[in-house]
Amino acid sequence: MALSGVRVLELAGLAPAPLCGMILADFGAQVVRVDRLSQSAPAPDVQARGKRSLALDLKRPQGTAALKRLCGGADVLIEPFRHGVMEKLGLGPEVLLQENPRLIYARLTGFGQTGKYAKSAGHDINYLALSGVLSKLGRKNENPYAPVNLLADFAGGGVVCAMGVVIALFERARSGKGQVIDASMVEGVAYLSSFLWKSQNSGLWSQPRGENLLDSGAPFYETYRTSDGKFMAVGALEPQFYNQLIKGLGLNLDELPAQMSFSNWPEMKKKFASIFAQKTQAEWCSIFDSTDACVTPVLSFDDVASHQHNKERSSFIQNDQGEISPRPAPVLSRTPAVPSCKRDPFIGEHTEEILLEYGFTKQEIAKLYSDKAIEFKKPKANL
Ligand SMILES: C[C@H](CCC[C@@H](C)[C@H]1CC[C@H]2[C@@H]3[C@H](O)C[C@@H]4C[C@H](O)CC[C@]4(C)[C@H]3C[C@H](O)[C@]12C)C(=O)SCCNC(=O)CCNC(=O)[C@H](O)C(C)(C)COP(=O)(O)OP(=O)(O)OC[C@H]1O[C@@H](n2cnc3c(N)ncnc32)[C@H](O)[C@@H]1OP(=O)(O)O
Repeated sequence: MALSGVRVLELAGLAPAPLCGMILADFGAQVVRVDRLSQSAPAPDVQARGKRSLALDLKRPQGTAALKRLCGGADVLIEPFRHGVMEKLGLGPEVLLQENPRLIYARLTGFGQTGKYAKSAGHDINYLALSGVLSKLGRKNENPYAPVNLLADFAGGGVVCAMGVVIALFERARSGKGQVIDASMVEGVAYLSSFLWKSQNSGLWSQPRGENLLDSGAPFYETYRTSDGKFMAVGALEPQFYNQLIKGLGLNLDELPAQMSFSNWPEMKKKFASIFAQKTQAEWCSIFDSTDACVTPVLSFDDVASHQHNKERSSFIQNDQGEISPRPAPVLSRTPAVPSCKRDPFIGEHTEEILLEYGFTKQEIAKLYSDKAIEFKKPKANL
């Protein structure tokens, strides 16, 4: 796999850092999640595919010393705490990069390492708000709306940080040097929104929120309820595709207002809604599948893996526990990701084997254990 041989230490965090670690593991990196001690098993990290767990107490000097040593043998450290936490532990970048100048020290935070909010708590919705993106999301006359915690936490956070790690690894191959990555989710999600910024003068966003082409203002870029309570998604932007939408709905283009007539959009939405409500989702699929009308079913998590298209591409995978999840993307032709099918690790399940791998002796491990700096947890036989 593309990242095989890359050793990653991921300090356990809430949601974005675990995704970053999982992406790297899916593409072949050896990812060790460093967990706190005495937590309930299984771990709160639900994005642990392909990772192993080492339970290490960073509040004990023996624990911080052990992490320092582990970082000496690692390529990447993913750190998910607010600014100042690692410095307080004596594990800031200056210290760790001095020990290992090849280390890529990825700091994944909401607000970044500097600035007024650097030390403040926050979550996805706060980062999205501060990036300006949240102000663009939501329907007409409604409050801004954050789409789950997908945008800042995962797209602007976990994915952008993983990209930073891969870029830094690429650069390190030339320079031999590691570096610090300051991955702020505010900036990550703002960067993702570059299209919105760069298209501001195009007129695409000249109306208030929820009244524009791509933000649920247009009737031909919308979702519609079907007679069986499901939904269809319509994205018929270009005139040639819009014509096919109109045909599929059984309407006559000549009897309708122009596609881009803003003032007619509310009335057209009502018309489309009443037509979509007359057939089931399956009936609409049989009308629109194999056309260029840009109309697709809104699939539920129950239906998505069995949809013919997704099945044909094996877009969803099943692990040994029967859990279904999306397969890693994108697909690389020679060195594709090979996601692990094993169950997620229990906290501390791999403490001993990881420490041995990183060069600790059995005696040193026993000492760390008696100092209460590490924990081992063996899964029960029936798990
Ligand atoms: C919207 C998402 C969040 C989604 C997550 C939700 C799914 C879950 C969040 C809360 C959960 C619920 C809750 O726990 C209560 C129930 C518990 C029950 O078990 C289950 C049901 C629950 C209802 C449960 C359900 C769900 O799991 C939840 C709802 C996000 O936006 S995630 C993005 C968050 N932001 C970031 O990651 C940015 C960077 N990080 C931060 O800003 C801060 O870390 C953060 C997130 C604000 C948290 O601040 P906190 O004060 O807690 O931590 P830090 O200041 O970073 O410091 C960490 C301290 O921990 C020490 N430490 C770390 N590792 C170790 C170790 N191995 N050993 C010892 N100590 C360690 C570290 O030294 C720091 O100590 P100090 O505070 O003393 O410096």
